[in-house]
Amino acid sequence: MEGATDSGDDGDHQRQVSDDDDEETEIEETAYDFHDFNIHQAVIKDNVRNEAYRAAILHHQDNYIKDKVVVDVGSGTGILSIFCAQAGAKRVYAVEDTEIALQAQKVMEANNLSERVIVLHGYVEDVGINEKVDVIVSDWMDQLLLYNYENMLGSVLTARDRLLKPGGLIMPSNATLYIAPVTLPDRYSSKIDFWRNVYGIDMSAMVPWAIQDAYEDPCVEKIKSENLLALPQVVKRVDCYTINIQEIESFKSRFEFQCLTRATFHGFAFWFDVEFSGPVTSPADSNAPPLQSSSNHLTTSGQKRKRDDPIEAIVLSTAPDKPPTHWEQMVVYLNNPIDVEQGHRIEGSVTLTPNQEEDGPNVHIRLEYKSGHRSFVREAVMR
Ligand SMILES: C[S@@+](CC[C@H](N)C(=O)[O-])C[C@H]1O[C@@H](n2cnc3c(N)ncnc32)[C@H](O)[C@@H]1O
Repeated sequence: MEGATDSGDDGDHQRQVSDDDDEETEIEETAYDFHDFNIHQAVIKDNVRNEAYRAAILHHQDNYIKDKVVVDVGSGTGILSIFCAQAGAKRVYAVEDTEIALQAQKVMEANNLSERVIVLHGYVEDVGINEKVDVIVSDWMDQLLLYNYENMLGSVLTARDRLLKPGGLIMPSNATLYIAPVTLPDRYSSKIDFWRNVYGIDMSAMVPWAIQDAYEDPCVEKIKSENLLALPQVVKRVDCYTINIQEIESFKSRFEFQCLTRATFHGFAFWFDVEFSGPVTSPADSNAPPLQSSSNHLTTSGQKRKRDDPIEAIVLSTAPDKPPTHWEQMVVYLNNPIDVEQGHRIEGSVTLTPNQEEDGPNVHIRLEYKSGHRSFVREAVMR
């Protein structure tokens, strides 16, 4: 599966130096996966993400990274691998399953890093890394945190179990998925509500279609803190040092919101944050205080495990009140918005179930909720 260091069959559109040093060969343009390109462009342009990873790598430089061996799971163009090399890593395995690995190899060469950053083209589950590593770094998160289309968290956990030395570092170390009810009057009215009154005709029957057409369902949206109807609640916490993949196969999480204001409830929003703490150095201490946030990031309440850097944890948050990231937030709109008063309770549960289907993987989202005396079920599929 390895092959990025072998530049013999580039399927891309760029110049390649042939074996004969004097001769340059123009490689013909071939089909290129622009879906992949757009993902890489989006992540590379996301300064909030990049800065959080870089800050975390520098934070752990002395204790974990300098002179150590790192594996970058899903290295893409290789930026996280390069941050680790710049922080003094002895060797970095940059593992990438798509052809972007070929570009990453050229990025390493252009930056004189190909000695220390070994680009491996293949799945981390398959490539041959014949040594244990001190650090795993990966950007595996999706809008619903756990289930991106490649199940990358599963790949990170496989790398952890096969390759990480005891006491090694995982970046990020923890992740939390949140949910909150939202009010989005302008967007809801211009895209959906107008069907309820078309020249005085009730066309509400079209609303479910409009929801799926106007937005992908669920949809990635930029929301602001003023759109939040209630304080967010945790859907799932993940400790990358300890979690098993079975624990996230499907799960149900209960919520109970108390509305902070009078408004119309249009849907549920999801977002996540990740934290970059060191491995556990002492047994879980149920009395340990929560880790405090660094500036600009959410406090991760309820963190109970004691880590080796107890005061400041670097947190990358995609919350609505934080600097925007390419993830934005994920919204599931309601078919029927509900007017709520301050103090109104919305309670229920969310169930997330990943599926493997013929047209690819997806995540089934089931929201069951009660508002006043009425109960509702809203289902959506994220592909
Ligand atoms: C969100 S991109 C992150 C790219 C890169 N880490 C960065 O920071 O720019 C995730 C990458 O992981 C790759 N990937 C996903 N699962 C993988 C696996 N099991 N083994 C190797 N690469 C994988 C994908 O092809 C994709 O390029």
